[in-house]
Amino acid sequence: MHHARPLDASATTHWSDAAWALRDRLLTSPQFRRWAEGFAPARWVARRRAAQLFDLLAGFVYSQVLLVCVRVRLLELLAEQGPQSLQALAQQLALPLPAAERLVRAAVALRLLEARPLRRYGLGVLGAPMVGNSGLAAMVEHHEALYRDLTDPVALLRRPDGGGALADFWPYAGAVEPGALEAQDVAAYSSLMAVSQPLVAEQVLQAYPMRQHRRLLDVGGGEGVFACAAARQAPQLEVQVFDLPSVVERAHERFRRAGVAQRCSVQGGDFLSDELPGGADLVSLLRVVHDHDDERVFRLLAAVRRALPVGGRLLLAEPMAETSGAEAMGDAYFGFYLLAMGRGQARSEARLREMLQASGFAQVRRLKTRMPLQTSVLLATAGE
Ligand SMILES: C[S@@+](CC[C@H](N)C(=O)[O-])C[C@H]1O[C@@H](n2cnc3c(N)ncnc32)[C@H](O)[C@@H]1O
Repeated sequence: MHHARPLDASATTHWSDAAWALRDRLLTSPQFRRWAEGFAPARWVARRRAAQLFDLLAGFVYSQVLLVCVRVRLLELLAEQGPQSLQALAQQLALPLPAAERLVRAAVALRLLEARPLRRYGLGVLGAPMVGNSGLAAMVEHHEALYRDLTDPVALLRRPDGGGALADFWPYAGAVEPGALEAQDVAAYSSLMAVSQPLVAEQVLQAYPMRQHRRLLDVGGGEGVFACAAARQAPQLEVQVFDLPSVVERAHERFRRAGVAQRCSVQGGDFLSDELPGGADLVSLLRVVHDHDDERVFRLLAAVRRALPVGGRLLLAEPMAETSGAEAMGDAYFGFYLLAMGRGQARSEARLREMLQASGFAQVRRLKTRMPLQTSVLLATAGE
């Protein structure tokens, strides 16, 4: 793994090998499995492991059930009209009754829906939070491109330098000159980022209110959703968004509608080759660093450091690898997502700290976020 210590190629054995080999023999042995299933104290572990393994096998199917619910707007329908019978749902979704029943039963089993009295169905505990959350729905929809690339995951791992449906969706990842991307190249990903950014903005602004800052530079700030939220939270704050020219173009109208156009501005450019504008005492990088490999991240962090005065702050917010309780999100989900995108990796807090410190930042602190699965935040101070 990129952030693990380099493997010592000369070391081929370790004192603990025999113990691990014994454990592997036990867990792979059918006799041991039968014994564990039959022995009450071990049975719950065996059952839990079997269920976890089954979920790994079936995960794609569950994702597709969620996709159907989003596509036919089943959750919205139940939120608007309240619990419905199968017949009513079949009619409204234009599905044959047996198909509607199959979908509803699957969604109930996945807790997206719930059975209600009088043989009706309502929102389940996992379906209810999806309602009205266009960011989540758009995220679900765009996975179609990822799943196309994952049809042959071995080929994806062997693919030398990207190219695929998800790489087309995120053209800056593979572009030699990202600054030259045009409006039609960035429209799809930029809208997805704009609808999903409120979720991230909320987490970051809760973790770090910006009242003590004068000027924020949001690098890779997209269409300015975070800029608007920050400006609304901190009435003294001026905000500048730096992003590719064809992306920041899309921010002006948003600033005007949010009533923050007086304090918010944009600058278009390529953060890998252009200097970042100076004058800010706070820079933010939201969901930006994980898109790039180390060499580019070091270039970006150096540009951020040059743009800040000594003592200026950097907020780095994104989902991080090795997040406690969400380990699969970092190394499994983002590991393969970013592989399909063609560039980047989810990094652990420890690895990001190292990179920040090597780039002239000191006092790196992790700020508490309410939903670390979705966003973790590091706050760093520009050193001498
Ligand atoms: C994953 S999006 C995140 C957008 C936003 N910060 C958010 O959280 O919604 C990454 C952003 O970085 C921008 N970006 C990528 N490469 C860039 C580059 N070389 N120069 C400037 N912006 C770049 C993209 O246009 C995009 O808006």
